[in-house]
Amino acid sequence: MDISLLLDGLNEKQRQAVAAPAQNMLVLAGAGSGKTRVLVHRIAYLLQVEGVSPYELMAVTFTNKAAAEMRHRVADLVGARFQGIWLGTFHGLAHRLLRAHYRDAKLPEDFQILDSDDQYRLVKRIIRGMNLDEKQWPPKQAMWFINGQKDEGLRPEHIDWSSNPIERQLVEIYRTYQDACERAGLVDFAELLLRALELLRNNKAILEHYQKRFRHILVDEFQDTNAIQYAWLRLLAGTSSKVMIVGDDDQSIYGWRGARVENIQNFRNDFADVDVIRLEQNYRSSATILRSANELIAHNQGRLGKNLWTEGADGDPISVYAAFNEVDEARFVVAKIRHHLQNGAALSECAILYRNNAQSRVLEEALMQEQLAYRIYGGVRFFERQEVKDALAYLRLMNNRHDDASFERVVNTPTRGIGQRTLELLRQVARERRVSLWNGAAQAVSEKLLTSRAANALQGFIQLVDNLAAQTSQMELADQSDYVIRNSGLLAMYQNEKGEKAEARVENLQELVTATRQFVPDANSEELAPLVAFLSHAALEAGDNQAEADESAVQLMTLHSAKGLEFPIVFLVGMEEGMFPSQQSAEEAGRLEEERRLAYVGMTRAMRKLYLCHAESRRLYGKESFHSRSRFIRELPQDCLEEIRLTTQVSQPMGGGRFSDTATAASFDSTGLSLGQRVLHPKFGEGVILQYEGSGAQSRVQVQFDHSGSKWLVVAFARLQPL
Ligand SMILES: Nc1ncnc2c1ncn2[C@@H]1O[C@H](COP(=O)(O)OP(=O)(O)OP(=O)(O)O)[C@@H](O)[C@H]1O
Ligand SMILES: [Mg+2]
Repeated sequence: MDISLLLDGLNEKQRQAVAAPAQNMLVLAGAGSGKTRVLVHRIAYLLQVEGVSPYELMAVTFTNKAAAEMRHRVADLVGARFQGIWLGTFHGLAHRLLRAHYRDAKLPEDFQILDSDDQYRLVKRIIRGMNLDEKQWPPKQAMWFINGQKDEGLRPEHIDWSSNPIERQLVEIYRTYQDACERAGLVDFAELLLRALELLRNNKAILEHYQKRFRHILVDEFQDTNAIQYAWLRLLAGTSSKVMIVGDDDQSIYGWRGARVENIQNFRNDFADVDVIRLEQNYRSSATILRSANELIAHNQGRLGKNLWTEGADGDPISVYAAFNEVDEARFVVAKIRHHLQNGAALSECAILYRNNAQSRVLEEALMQEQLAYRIYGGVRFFERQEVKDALAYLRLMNNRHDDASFERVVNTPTRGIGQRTLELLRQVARERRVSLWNGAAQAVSEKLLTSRAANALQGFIQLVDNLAAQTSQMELADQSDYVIRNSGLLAMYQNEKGEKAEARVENLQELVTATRQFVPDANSEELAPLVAFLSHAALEAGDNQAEADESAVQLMTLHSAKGLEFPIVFLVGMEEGMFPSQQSAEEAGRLEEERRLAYVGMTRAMRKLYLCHAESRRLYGKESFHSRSRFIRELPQDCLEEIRLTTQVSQPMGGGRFSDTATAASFDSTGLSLGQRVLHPKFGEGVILQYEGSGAQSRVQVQFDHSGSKWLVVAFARLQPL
């Protein structure tokens, strides 16, 4: 094949990296400068030009999605010739090694992978089995301890606990857990990496085989590797493999999970004769977007430093929209997507990025209402999330005791001592008598078909559901769901868990209450009881509307999962102090810088058009809060930004058409105020009116104050003086 095809679409620096002789290389470059492209072309070059066999190549990326994408791109360049390459995530490749050498890794042939939910349950059982108090030794913490040790490459016998009795106990839990995994042939995620490392360390023959085999190892997104992944790489590379790593210290966003950006520096010291290549031309974003992102990240200290430029045109300014609240924000996003569709954009060219998974719900609903297909990456749709389904199951059961699926889902959630055997018996009773599980349970209890322990537990459950139904029958839907989440034990159960995932679950439960509060039945379900209407709404949403794999759809994802991707049109939502940067990170310099890198990652996903949205009030996790606009917006060059304001007066809050791109001076009847007018407020000083909504005593205005930010004020109370 023609080499020029491999090198044509590359600049001088990129070509140098792609066509370099066999050597260790570090490609250190900012977002959108073609790092991944270089990596892909390098693979193709090695295969096509250097005659390296696919069998001699290993390529590592960060997510399964990125791996699939890379495989696709290599295939585009070299066709079927790439088959046989070891290409995947660190976890995926470690798994492959362990499967190939299960005996030497001392694993049974059919070893199973324990996902983090399974791992949690096992750790919990271990703690109970050791007769420890779960309150004192929360399983989630023990699990984090175990995984943290494994990530550092440590087994129980390596840990020095002599000065710390708490650690001593945790090490004991780790040891017991490890024994249980060994006996059952189970491997958790952290174990995959550690086990594979030990396999190579302890088996000289295997190690030498792979060291010889992999003449080239290539790693994308290197800034997010952790200690054990780095150790793995060093071992596997040995002294003869050539390693190419590509990365960007400004995009290191997994420090909270043990990633070590210092690995970039370590690489230069630990590997021989590393050639450092810097790419500085950005091909992804408009000059405006790029300049803004550069200026944002310049606020961080201690960067390796780089200078990104583009030949591209300035393009559109970055639009900043100050939403009234999160619903308004979602409506704005959807309206803008519609606008871009009308101008010829495809749905899949639009991406909405947010800080936390729980933020997706309002966006999902707005998209759904407008019947725009969407897809969520790296997360489960709101109404399909485990904890949300748990809560819905209680509500369903209260509404209909004979809903067997819901019964099964929560009869032992939270755990109340109803085991598989009891459940099996109930199923049998229900089957034979052709009754629901609920009735079967009641009958089994009254006919004493169960052990007294199981009967008591079941009786307790039946009473719980009856009580929840009775106690909430007069309540409004939102209070009802709030009551159920609290009193079913679900909230407490998730609160007692530790870790990111558990926190997210608690947040999602609270978010469910918000969803019920905002719920307005559509015309088809107006007649129904609110609970029933809501439950069907949730069921429909869960089942439908997620775009088919090949259907064009708006892309929704967290900023973390957007790493490495690019989209023509990007919306960053929730750009508020306290949301992004999050409250905790704003107080700690190190974490704040990681948040800023995350914002940098988000902005640099955009090719043509970037929107930054923030809401002045936001109802999230069940409570309403007021936030000022994120410092990350304030840190951008103001001449690259354009504020979006409304023109029209509407009487319905949140009605369509509230916004448009320019402010005009339409006057509001009776208030004497008009859009664009300058006003004086006794406390906030001078400002200009941006938006107006409502009427009469309800009317409110949004004022951008010169020195106090923008605020929504009720006209009747605000004592605004026209200037
Ligand atoms: N020399 C080039 N000519 C034209 N387009 C290019 C060139 N190099 C890269 N691109 C394009 O620029 C975009 C960004 O490239 P790529 O995704 O490889 O960047 P990256 O450095 O990996 O970004 P990130 O840091 O976000 O992972 C892609 O659309 C890519 O095809
Ligand atoms: Mg990349």
